[in-house]
Amino acid sequence: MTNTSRPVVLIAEKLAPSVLDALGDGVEVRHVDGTDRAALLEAVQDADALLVRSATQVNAEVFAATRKLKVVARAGVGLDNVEVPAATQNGVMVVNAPTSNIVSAAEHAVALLLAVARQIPAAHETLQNHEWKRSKFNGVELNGKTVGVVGLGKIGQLFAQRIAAFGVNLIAYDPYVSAARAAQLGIELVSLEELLERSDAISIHLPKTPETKGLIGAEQLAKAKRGVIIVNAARGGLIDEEALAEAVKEGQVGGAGVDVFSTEPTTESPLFNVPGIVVTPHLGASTAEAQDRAGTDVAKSVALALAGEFVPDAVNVQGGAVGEEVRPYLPLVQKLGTVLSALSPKAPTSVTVEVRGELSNEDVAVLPLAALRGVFSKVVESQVTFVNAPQLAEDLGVSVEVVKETESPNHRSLVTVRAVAADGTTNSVSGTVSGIAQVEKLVNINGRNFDLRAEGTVLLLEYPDRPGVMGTVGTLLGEAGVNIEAAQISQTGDDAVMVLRVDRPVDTQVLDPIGASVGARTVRSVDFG
Ligand SMILES: NC(=O)C1=CN([C@@H]2O[C@H](COP(=O)(O)OP(=O)(O)OC[C@H]3O[C@@H](n4cnc5c(N)ncnc54)[C@H](O)[C@@H]3O)[C@@H](O)[C@H]2O)C=CC1
Ligand SMILES: O=C(O)C(=O)COP(=O)(O)O
Repeated sequence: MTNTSRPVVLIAEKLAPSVLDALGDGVEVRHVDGTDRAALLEAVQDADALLVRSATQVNAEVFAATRKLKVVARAGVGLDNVEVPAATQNGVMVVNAPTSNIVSAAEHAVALLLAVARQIPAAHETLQNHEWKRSKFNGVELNGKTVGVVGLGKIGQLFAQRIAAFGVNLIAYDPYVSAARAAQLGIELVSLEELLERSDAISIHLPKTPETKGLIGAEQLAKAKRGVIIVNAARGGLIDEEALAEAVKEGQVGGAGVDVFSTEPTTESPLFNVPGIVVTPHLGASTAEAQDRAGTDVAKSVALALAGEFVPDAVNVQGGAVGEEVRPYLPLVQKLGTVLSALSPKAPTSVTVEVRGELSNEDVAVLPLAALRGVFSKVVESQVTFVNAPQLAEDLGVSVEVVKETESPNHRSLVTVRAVAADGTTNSVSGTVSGIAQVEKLVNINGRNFDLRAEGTVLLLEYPDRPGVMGTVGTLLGEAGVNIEAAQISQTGDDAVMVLRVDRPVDTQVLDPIGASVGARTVRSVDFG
């Protein structure tokens, strides 16, 4: 029997079996062929999470078809098949598995380079055809040669470390890497032009971006050292395929190893059937180890994302890494924001998150996102997530700031969220996370002290103080079948605020008459869920 209340995880490409174990029974797993557009658009409607590799194009059309999608997880590195801005606009988190397959990809680049240098596939083929043609295959040695790495990121560095064992000189082109870092790795940083002129072999390890697409075309190949070997195990389209095929045919390029193509999947390419070019069908990440890691890494991220928690591998969430000390405050601060949205349901003009005490020593850049999720909970119809909260704030003209104070007289750490409305009205709510059990507590609302667990449903009544109000409210709630779990009153002069934690949500048809019967100025209900 299908349990429809479990989140639906839609797997759109072949992933390692480990992904299912890592996802566990808490989710319903469905499968679709991500390259079958119609099937994908249909299946994604009910998905809470979508898992892909490189073959599924996740663009605005896909996001438009979703109803409750929270996360797109790319079980691998490159995100050129996922339209991240469209995901952000829809409040959908995008995660990848940035280190899962980097060793496999680097090893594949080494394998391609050696296969080209020693013409292994072509020689293999002759023997398959029962021909012994030793004299046809004369390779080149790597020892003493100059190898150029284009893109000295994670995979580029792993490739460089491995190929260094062959006794080569290493140079690299990467305008975003410091010369000091390169020197640490024993690599000389040079311009692309110089790399082309000096390299006997070049391996490309760039992401595909508007800047890198077509980086190497006919002009660049013409500038390269005659007989250079070129390897591309990064992305199709970084090198012009026609130009590369021509350059190999003419002998300007000595050979090429290519794992990735501008259109995939493909069975046609100018790079096929050219002597000297070795091709593989995007196999860089296709090892047992890389696939296991990619599967388990994204499964962990999906579980966190579905639980509404912060995900370290998310690529479209501001705020950076979240420390152990900060993590328990994320749900609390969202709740403080939810109280503010109950006190003043319209979007404020500014939100300030004030962090006091021990927590102020931590990186708390993520806390405003949590606050905004709560503050906007009644303002916008669409889901408010860590992903789209900053964009919503910008769209609604809400300024956001964080203030830190080391002093906190009454609590180890205290967070206050303050919202100023367009008419200048200010509301503030403070909370803390208390004890080893990490109990989330509301400790101050608009300057009045309380001490109440921030959970379930909380009712707030502001009324002229007089005897018997508590009794009346309790009786009327009781008649409506609502049980009071905790109650506190704060009095100042003739004024009082009553805060009640009750055992179920209370709708306005019940609440408004209760407020009227005690002459309450305001009656609010906050559901923490
Ligand atoms: N064949 C396969 O199966 C696999 C392919 N890949 C591809 O490899 C790419 C690189 O992966 P990582 O090394 O993990 O990424 P990374 O982000 O660690 O490194 C990319 C490097 O490229 C550099 N870069 C960016 N724009 C540049 C430009 N215009 N000119 C020169 N350098 C530039 C960056 O500064 C960075 O150092 C991925 O984006 C993916 O497309 C990744 C895994 C497997
Ligand atoms: O991780 C990457 O960027 C890759 O290119 C691997 O792609 P794949 O997951 O094998 O479709």
